[in-house]
Amino acid sequence: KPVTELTKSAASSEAASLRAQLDEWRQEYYVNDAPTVEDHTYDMVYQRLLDLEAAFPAIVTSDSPTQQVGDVTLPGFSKVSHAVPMLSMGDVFSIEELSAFEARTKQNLGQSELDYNVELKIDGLAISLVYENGIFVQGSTRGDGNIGEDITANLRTIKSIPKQLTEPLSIEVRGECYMPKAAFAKLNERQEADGKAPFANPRNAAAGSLRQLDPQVTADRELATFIYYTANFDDLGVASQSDALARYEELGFTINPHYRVCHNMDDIAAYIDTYTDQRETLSYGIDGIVVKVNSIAQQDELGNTVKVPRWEIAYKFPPDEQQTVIQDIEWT
Ligand SMILES: NC(=O)c1cnc(OC2CCCC2)nc1N
Repeated sequence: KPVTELTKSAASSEAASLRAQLDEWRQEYYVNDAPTVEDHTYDMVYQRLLDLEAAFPAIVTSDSPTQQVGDVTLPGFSKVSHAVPMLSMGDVFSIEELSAFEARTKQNLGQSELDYNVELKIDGLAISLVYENGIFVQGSTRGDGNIGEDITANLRTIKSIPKQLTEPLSIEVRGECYMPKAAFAKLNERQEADGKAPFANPRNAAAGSLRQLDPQVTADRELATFIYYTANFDDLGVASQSDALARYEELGFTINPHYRVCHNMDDIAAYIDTYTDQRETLSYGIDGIVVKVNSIAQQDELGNTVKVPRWEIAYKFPPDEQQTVIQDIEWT
């Protein structure tokens, strides 16, 4: 039923059962790296909870999934507290919602025109990398956004993560760690040959491979990274997200080359069409595109909500039929 037709108590009890369901799915996804439902299913139930809580603010609970960033930290890893919280992203599922994001952002900034940096949304897991005087000293998972797992030893085995930068900067960068599709296929063949359960998709395989206590296991998994963020823009000497990506590459990081500065929603829609078509040809999984206000000064002006930046949004692709087919195959 539309939330507007519900009584507060009906909304409250529906929200409670949705939270229980989402918590069960989060445990599977973030702790076991073995979800039993498609991302799309999770997203839709999550969106329903957001709608209920928006219609009845009094029913929001502090432990609601809507009030916290996803991942859970595993025992066995030492903890890292992130100097700047690692936020997740708000999601939209249509161009109309994307246009609403644009209107809201223009209004917040009092601007009639805005430049965006549009990027592929890599389907991996967020990592943080800390460098002191250009030397890689610590790497971690996002965790709950404030506290993550120290996976430095595992990250040292990944070729695309530089041990030393081309400049002696002390900086923290963030990006996505992912498993290329070819490595994923090979890994599941090996899993099958060893009589082990296959991984559901490359994202879970990457998460399972990174959150290993034995770095040698990680080393064998052929993981890769794309860097896309830093909390210390002042150290980079850049004024926009697109310039920041070029700087990350100069420093020795791998960035995803398919980013594009867009000046309006038509440009963004064209980008979405392009990569909706090209999605299957990419050597890694993507589950949408990310639209960011390009100017760092404007990002700072917009700030963040309790959980997500106001200056960016993730447009999620509809569920990947091909992926669903893979899920249905009986893995003997
Ligand atoms: N999965 C991705 O490809 C991706 C994820 N996150 C971001 O941006 C961060 C910056 C601050 C909060 C989100 N960009 C991306 N391209």
